[in-house]
Formats: sequence, C-alpha cells, structure tokens
Amino acid sequence: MNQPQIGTYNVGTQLTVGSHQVEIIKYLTSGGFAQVYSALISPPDHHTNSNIACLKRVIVPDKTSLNTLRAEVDAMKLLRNNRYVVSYIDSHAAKATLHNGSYEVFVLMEYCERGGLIDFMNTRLQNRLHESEILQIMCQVTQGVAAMHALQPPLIHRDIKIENVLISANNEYKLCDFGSVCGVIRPPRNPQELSYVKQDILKNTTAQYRSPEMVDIFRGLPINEKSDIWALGIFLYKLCYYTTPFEKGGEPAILNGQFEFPLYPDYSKQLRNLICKLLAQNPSQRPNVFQLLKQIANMQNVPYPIQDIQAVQRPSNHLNLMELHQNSATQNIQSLNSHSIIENSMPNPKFQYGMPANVITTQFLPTRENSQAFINASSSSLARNSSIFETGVCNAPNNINQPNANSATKLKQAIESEAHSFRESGPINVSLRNIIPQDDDSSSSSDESYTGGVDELKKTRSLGSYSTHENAKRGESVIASLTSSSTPGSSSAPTPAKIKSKHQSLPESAFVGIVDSGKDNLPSDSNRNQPVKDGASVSKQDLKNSIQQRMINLLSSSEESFNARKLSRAKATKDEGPGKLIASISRAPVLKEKKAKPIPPPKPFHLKPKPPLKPSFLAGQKLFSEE
Ligand SMILES: Nc1ncnc2c1ncn2[C@@H]1O[C@H](COP(=O)(O)OP(=O)(O)OP(=O)(O)O)[C@@H](O)[C@H]1O
Repeated sequence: MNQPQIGTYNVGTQLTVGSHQVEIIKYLTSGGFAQVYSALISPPDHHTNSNIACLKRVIVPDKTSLNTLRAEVDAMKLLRNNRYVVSYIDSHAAKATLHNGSYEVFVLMEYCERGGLIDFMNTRLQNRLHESEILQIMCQVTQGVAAMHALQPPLIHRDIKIENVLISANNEYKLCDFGSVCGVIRPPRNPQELSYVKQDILKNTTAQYRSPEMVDIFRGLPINEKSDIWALGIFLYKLCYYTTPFEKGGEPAILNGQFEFPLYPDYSKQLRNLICKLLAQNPSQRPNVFQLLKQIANMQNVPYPIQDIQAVQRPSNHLNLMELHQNSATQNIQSLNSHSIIENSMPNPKFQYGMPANVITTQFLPTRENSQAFINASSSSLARNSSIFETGVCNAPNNINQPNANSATKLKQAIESEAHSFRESGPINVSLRNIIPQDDDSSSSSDESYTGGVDELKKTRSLGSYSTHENAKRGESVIASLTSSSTPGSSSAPTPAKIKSKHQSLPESAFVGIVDSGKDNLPSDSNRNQPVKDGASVSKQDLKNSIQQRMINLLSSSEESFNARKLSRAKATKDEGPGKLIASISRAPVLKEKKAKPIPPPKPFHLKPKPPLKPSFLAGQKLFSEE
C-alpha cells in the first residue's frame, strides 16, 4: 500500500469527529499507518465519563482500505461495553483531497493513559513480573477475549499479543487493535480457498503467535476461538519469560509443540501447566475462554468473574428480530456481570454449512453448528474444568490425535486431486483484493444463496451479522427496504440466511450516506477533508438505488460505520535504547503482513511443514519473510 505522508496536527487543532468536537492535546505516537493523539472531546464520553480521549488518524489510500477499516470500527462498536476492551467513542471518514483517491479516517476511543503493556514490561526488565501480576493481567485480557467469543457468531481476534494490550488510567488492562477480527474460518476445500485462507492468515496474524492449525492449513481444522486460546498461551508465556516459546524453533516447533520453560523466573507448576494446556496441539484439547477464566480465578483464589456464561449462549425462539438486534451479545456479557439473564438467538453462521462434517463432529463440538450443542458443551466443559487443568504433568505437548490425522489426510488427498485438475484448467484467478471483503463483492442480493467458495470465506471478515444499537436501526431499515421492495407478499420474517445477506449488503451505501450528512464542518486548517461523495458508489446506486435512498432517509444517527483493517504497517525502526529490550525485539522494523502483495500463482501443495524461521527478532511482527 502506498501510504501518503501527512504532517501531524498542532496542539490546539480543532476537529469534528462524528458528533464530537475535538481539540488536540498532544501528539502521542505513530503506528503503522496511524497518528495517535490525546484530545479533549465534547461532549464527554458517557462510557468512560471522561472528556479526554485518544484520537487515531489514519490515511487510507483507497476505498478498499477504507472498507477494511470499517471492520475494525464495527468490532469496537460491538465490544464497547466491555471493561477490558479499549472503548470506542466515535468515528468519521472523509475524502482526503490532497491525496488523490485516499481517505482520512478518524477514530475516537478511550484514552489509555498508562500506555502499552509492553512499555510496562520494559520497566520491569530487572524485576520480572510476579505470578500474581501475571494472573491479574491474564484475567483481564481474557475477559476482553471472552466478550468476543461470547458473541454469536463469535468474533476471533487473531492478533492477541503483548503489543495489543493497553493500560488505562485506573490500571486496567485492555485489549485493542481489532484490525484482524474475523468469524470462524472453515477449512479450505479447494485450491482457491486454500490460497485465500493462507494469504489471509499471513496478513492478519503475527508469526510467533500463530497456532498449529494456522501454520498447517492442511490439518483441515477450522480457524476458530481455539486459535485465540493458543495466542493467549503465547501471551502468557511472554508475560512470564519476556520471549515467546517458539522464538528459536519457528514453525516446525509450533507444529511439534516443542518448547521449554526457562529456569528463571521460577513460576508455579500450575502456571506452567496452564501454558501447556493453552498450547495443546489439538485445538479441541485447549480450554475454551470461559474454562480459562475459571482456572485463572481459581489460581487467584477469587470468584469466577463472569456469572452464568451459559445464559449468553442460550437460544430463544420467542425473540423477534428487533429484540435480537437490540440485545447484542456484548450487552449480554455485561448483563451477566450484573446477574441478569438475556437470551440471544443470533442465527448460526452461514459458513458452517460448508464445513466438512467430520471436522465439526470430531474436532469442534463447542462451535455454533448447533447452539444447543454448544451450550451443552460449554456447560459440561465448565463442569469438567478441574480435570482439563489438573493433569499435573506438563510434557512438551504433541498430542494431535489419530482420527483427526485421518481426516486431515483425506482432506489433503482431496485438495491434491483438485489441485491437479485445477492446474490443468488454468491459473487461479483470485486477486488480492478478493482477500479483503469488498462492498461490491458483498453487496449480494437479498436472496443470495450459499456458494461454498471463496466468497463464502470472505464473509468471515464481514460483521454484517452482528448488531449494535446503532447498527440495529440501519439493519432494520435495510431489511424493511429489501423485504418491501423485493418480494411483495412474501413472509415478513426473513430466514437467518436472508437476514445475513441483507446486512452484508448494507455498509458501503450506508457509510457514504452518513459521511455526507454534515461531516464537512472541519475548521479551515483541516479543509483538506472533503465529505465522501455519492459518486464514489455510483455503480452500487444503479443497482440499489431505491434501497439506498430509503436507507439514507431513515438513518438519523450521525455515527459512521466503516470497517477497519490495516493493510500494511511498515513501522519505522525506533532506536529505543538499551533499556528497551522487549520493544527492540517486538517493535523491530515491522514486516506486518497487511501489505498488499499480489497473490502468487498456485504452487504445488506442500504437505510438510515449512523450513524453520529465522531464529530471532520475530516476535511481535506479522511476517511475510518466513514465507
Ligand atoms: N487508546 C489509546 N490510548 C493510548 N495510547 C494508544 C491508544 N491507542 C493506541 N495508542 C498508542 O499508539 C500506538 C499505535 O497505535 P495502534 O497500534 O492502534 O496503531 P496502528 O497504526 O494500528 O499500529 P500498529 O502498526 O501497531 O498496528 C500504540 O502502540 C499505543 O502506544
């Protein structure tokens, strides 16, 4: 991605971001593509009850990148009520006139005054973290992850790492950077899907935190919540030992589960055993996030922080669509903390139709193939909680089981045979832009049916099936529009599949409409920000003119919705001095894999693990290099 260069705002610069007036207090830092400021906001944020916020300013070169940023913002909106997630406040996008075709995006969020967890760890190079501190950090970060996994369908963070945890003024640890979130990704079934999943993993995950099922896609396992659990295992190990367990061994070590515990610092056997459990080769043998929380609470000798988690998953057949939208699962989590029970019956994710039956049934009972099955599994898993952690022995985990190996072999053979015929029929025609959900691509008609291909996998990045209060209104409007304009006389109760398609067709046009409404009132020194014009989506309007018009009329909120994801973050190397040991490793020149690289032509399919990674300086980076 060709990133336009922009200057930083001066102290005192005034901006409008959504419905907030913003005054820059201080330039804090620059991320891969973002400038980060502290700012005064008016009105104050009612969640944090503060008038100081963090402003992230990102220049995105094109509409595709703008679409990807929307996912990040949508995820933050879904999770805004959670205490252990950096809280979303407002956002705004505009065309950047100085840079042809690029957009300027502003995201206001809770200001984490105490900076990053990595900075805190750097202050403790000599006096390493105590076990109680480690458990406290784990407990809070895991609660942030639990809010994502409790959504139906669940959200997978995919980039849990030390660098993505910030510390608030009152010393709470908060998960951030939702630029890689996705739904469950089912195993690929043909070369196109394989290529798609592989590229997507490389772009959106960090090498040292990748789970075995991410490294070896041929295992035929879905990428689901258990991949986040693995990353939490790496995270926990790094909290303890300031390095990652597979730093030296690279991918072969990840695939074989070979790692060691340093002698220093000396942590309890229970803590080391917990790391082993999280780093189980077989995802089904890793605890789920709620089991993990319970275990952490046990070790801390405190009550389980989330009450009656089964209630979140409890299906209901008496909630109508509107209630469904109003009761986001994030809110359910909050309600659970206050001991009330809200039911939720989000439709099962569509991609589940495409999962091979053997994988679902033998490997991943706790998925949403059947929500009742999931409840039972969660329930019994919690009941089994003590046994899953109390094996006592902590051998280097290498416990992938045979039945799965058989199904993986079958999958490999199937893909190989498909690959053979595919090679004969010509090159794979999957452009890089297809890896990222495109509005054009996702603007499927209301009665779009499952195709089972790459298009279906792309939807795992779409948050169209989730709802927030704001989105609920939009979703309802669109559904109403589609239902009334498409099939007169048809049922007013859309099927879950239809509901999802409609949601997926929403964002682009809604976004343009909202940005147009009063977002160009930036002060003169910021007049480079021009509102996004409708002309940018003329082709969509041709197709959906009536829907869009109606939607624009109905939308009253000034809050924009746009996906977010960073395509590439080549961080400049910072000389942070000898004291910054971790930072110098983890923030080495960033080779994050969000760079837009063309998809290579199909290669022969390697069934074996790849050659080892370079031994060091890989932590904290999303790398293409090892490929
Ligand atoms: N809410 C916040 N409060 C305080 N500081 C923040 C906040 N968000 C981000 N920062 C600071 O800004 C830095 C960069 O932010 P962030 O990682 O979100 O940007 P990015 O462009 O996505 O960078 P990256 O390449 O790391 O993904 C963080 O490391 C952190 O120090």
